[in-house]
Amino acid sequence: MTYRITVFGTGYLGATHAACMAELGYEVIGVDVDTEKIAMLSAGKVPFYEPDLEPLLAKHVESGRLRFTTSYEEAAEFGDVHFVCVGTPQKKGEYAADLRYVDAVIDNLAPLLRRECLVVGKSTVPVGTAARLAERLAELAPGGDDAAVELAWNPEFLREGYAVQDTLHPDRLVIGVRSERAEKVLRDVYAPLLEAGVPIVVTDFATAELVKVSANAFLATKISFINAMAEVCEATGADVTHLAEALSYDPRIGGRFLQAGLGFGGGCLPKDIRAFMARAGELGADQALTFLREVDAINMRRRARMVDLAREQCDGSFLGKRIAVFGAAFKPNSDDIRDSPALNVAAQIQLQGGEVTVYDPKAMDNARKMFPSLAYADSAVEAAVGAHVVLHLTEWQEFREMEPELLNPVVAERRIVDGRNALDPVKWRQAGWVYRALGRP
Ligand SMILES: NC(=O)C1=CN([C@@H]2O[C@H](COP(=O)(O)OP(=O)(O)OC[C@H]3O[C@@H](n4cnc5c(N)ncnc54)[C@H](O)[C@@H]3O)[C@@H](O)[C@H]2O)C=CC1
Ligand SMILES: O=C(O)[C@H]1O[C@H](OP(=O)(O)OP(=O)(O)OC[C@H]2O[C@@H](n3ccc(=O)[nH]c3=O)[C@H](O)[C@@H]2O)[C@H](O)[C@@H](O)[C@@H]1O
Repeated sequence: MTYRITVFGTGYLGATHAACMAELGYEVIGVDVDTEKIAMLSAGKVPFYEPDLEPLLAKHVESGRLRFTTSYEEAAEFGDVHFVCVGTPQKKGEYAADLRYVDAVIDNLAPLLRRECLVVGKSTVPVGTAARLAERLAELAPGGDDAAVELAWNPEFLREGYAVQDTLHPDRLVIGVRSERAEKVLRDVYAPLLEAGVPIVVTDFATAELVKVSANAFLATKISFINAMAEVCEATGADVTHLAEALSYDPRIGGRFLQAGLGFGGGCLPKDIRAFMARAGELGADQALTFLREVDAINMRRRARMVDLAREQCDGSFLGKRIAVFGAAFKPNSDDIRDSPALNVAAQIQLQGGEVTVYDPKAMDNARKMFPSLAYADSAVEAAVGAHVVLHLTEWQEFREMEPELLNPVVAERRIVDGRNALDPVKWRQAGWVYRALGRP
């Protein structure tokens, strides 16, 4: 059977999922409450930067296989499988996740479900959410003769910047189900991936939810581990990049996610480890996750250390000094600035009196909206004009490959702090620059 698919929430996850489901051959409707977003998507335009997504989305919008709407009624009538991809941000002033958007989808969709269908959660949620939503769905969905409405949980592991690739060629699929029927529907939907050899883990709701947050907790821990080593390297004059390289040859450790620097940011790792701690506390298992507090603290200390290093390069005070910041996105190949370490550092330096000018290849519009008081330049060279120090905070290819000679004529002083350990110190020093980095001499 071929299924008709809907996707609720058309942000970084949902828009990608919708376009990729169309690519797998399904008819798809994407649903969002943001009318501007829906208008753009309906015109085949992606409202954010994600490599490879726009051509894929435009192709399927043009063919009519992929549509977008704000109408829950239209989606409810259309869909056999409804994916829930709305945001689960950190609550203000708390560690816990804000589940109001996920709840709203179920509350608004359930009463409209008059035909057999499967509602599949993809958003990242605290363990126990799926069981609660399943109850809510059963309560609110009209019970007709042929209305068999069920819930499943299918967490997502894609990385921004590689979202299309990761969705079409995932490392694994994880599905939390309560019936053979739900398992069969999801196995059918993902048949093209399963046939290509993607492993699948079929489990219960709670385990499926936990796989997601434990994966992100592990990744965050790996980054904070190497950043803790960077702190020790700084204390002894050792080089964390050599240390990480040496560790990486041990296949039990592996080299990925051992890039020391300014640490992790974004819309997921920071809020997910905090929500995980909050949930463990509610379950009386908070002791199990106390190490995540340290993971978070190590991560936040890197930002403070970056500000200190920058201040040192400004002879002890930012007052009257110009600081060029290269990078605003939380990582390269994305325009996402949620909890961006780069902008956090830029804002702290401005608060301490520095004149900060930011340049990013893709995240300028988002950065301007969120940090309107920072100054922005149209190019790296323009940002560096008159700079007493250049801070390299997001490792875009453009910065990694930059020739220092390009900046030589414009900067006030040749000083650079590499917050991502991604520049070649030899090249910069040979061009007459003072090169400093986190975790290296
Ligand atoms: N961004 C990523 O790389 C990944 C995100 N996730 C998880 O996926 C979820 C979504 O994340 P993002 O896509 O990054 O968030 P996002 O903020 O980019 O997108 C969320 C979308 O949901 C829409 N929305 C809010 N309320 C709605 C409602 N009642 N009905 C329909 N649409 C509604 C918003 O307007 C927005 O467009 C989160 O739980 C996140 O942790 C999981 C894996 C990867
Ligand atoms: O749940 C999510 O939303 C996603 O969160 C992360 O994906 P993402 O946030 O897109 O980006 P990552 O590539 O994981 O990078 C996260 C942060 O860690 C930093 N990082 C990454 C790797 C590293 O070695 N060092 C390091 O500081 C990056 O600069 C970035 O700020 C996970 O990698 C995805 O598997 C997951 O699906």
